[in-house]
Amino acid sequence: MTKPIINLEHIDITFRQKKRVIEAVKDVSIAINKGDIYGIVGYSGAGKSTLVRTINLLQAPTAGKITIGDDVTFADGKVQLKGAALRQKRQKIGMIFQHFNLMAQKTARQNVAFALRHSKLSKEEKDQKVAELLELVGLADRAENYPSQLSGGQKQRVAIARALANDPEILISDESTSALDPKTTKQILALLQELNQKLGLTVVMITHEMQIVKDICHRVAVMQNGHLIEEGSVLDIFSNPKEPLTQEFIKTATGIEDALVKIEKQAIVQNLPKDDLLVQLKYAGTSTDEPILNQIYKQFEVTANILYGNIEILDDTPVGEMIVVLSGEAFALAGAQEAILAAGIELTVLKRGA
Ligand SMILES: Nc1ncnc2c1ncn2[C@@H]1O[C@H](COP(=O)(O)OP(=O)(O)OP(=O)(O)O)[C@@H](O)[C@H]1O
Repeated sequence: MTKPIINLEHIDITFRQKKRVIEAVKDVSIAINKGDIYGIVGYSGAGKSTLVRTINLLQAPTAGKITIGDDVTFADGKVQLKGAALRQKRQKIGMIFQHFNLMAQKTARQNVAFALRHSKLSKEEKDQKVAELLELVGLADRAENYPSQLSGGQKQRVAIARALANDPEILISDESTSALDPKTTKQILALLQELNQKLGLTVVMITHEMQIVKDICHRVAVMQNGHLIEEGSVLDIFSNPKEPLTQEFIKTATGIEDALVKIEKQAIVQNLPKDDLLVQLKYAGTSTDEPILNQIYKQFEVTANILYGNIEILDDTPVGEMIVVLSGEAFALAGAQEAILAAGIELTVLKRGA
């Protein structure tokens, strides 16, 4: 097994305010492998930001153990690195935020250069490095612009360049696309994916949007009320979500929820003929290639009227969902359902014709 670059073990984070005790994170363990894009999803207040702030020790846990790379950074109730060692470790962890956090009085170039103020590089090397970073994020021609002269997407690119200034191994993105429109969001996600592949950067993505997880993450953890409730590869989580909250998040990302509302209003579904079945089919991987609907027609003379279909490619694996009306003789319908299940396809009967 590969050794994780980030290992959070049994992390508790409790805030005490006068009479109130807020348990923001409760016994969360997460291991993130080098080179992964790892999503952490959950609604506002679930504890995502508080948890990831422990990775660079902006937030010390109340209890638990943190290992970053080869170093234990937190254990036995205290931070294990001091002074220069802690600063160095923090420099290897870049962070970007929803509201960019750029300095308004400094140009794009100066904002990036600011991150190199403690670097040992010479003035020329720093200038060169800043130019390379702006080039890397596609902003070479905007170096002398102030944040107010840049679009949201461009501001986030400056923030990404700044976060990469000290050659971090880890980049934490805390809702970095939440303030951007859908097209700009896609562009920033594509940039993060490119940096992940080109630089081998490990990316931790906090988000409340499952669509983002689906687009670029390899693994995902779902948080609710301070707990980690489900964790796994994006393929596993999307093809077989176990917890109700995970299922809810996934529905918003696949569009099936909206489709179902529309489908239920269609005449064919409202007046479903006797014995006909309205079914939802879900498949992942090889079963997608099975011409199963063809097979049930040939074998059982059961026809399938496709009302909705959606196929996603997750981690190179097709994952699909369909809503179909199956029509045929009662005994043939039973056989067709068995054949579908035997092909490894999940089948849920949504309605039976009465
Ligand atoms: N410094 C603090 N003092 C007291 N309570 C805090 C502090 N920081 C966070 N909390 C509380 O911890 C809980 C988790 O907050 P957190 O910001 O981690 O959630 P989140 O999932 O990241 O949500 P959001 O996306 O809205 O930031 C919340 O109830 C929040 O009010």
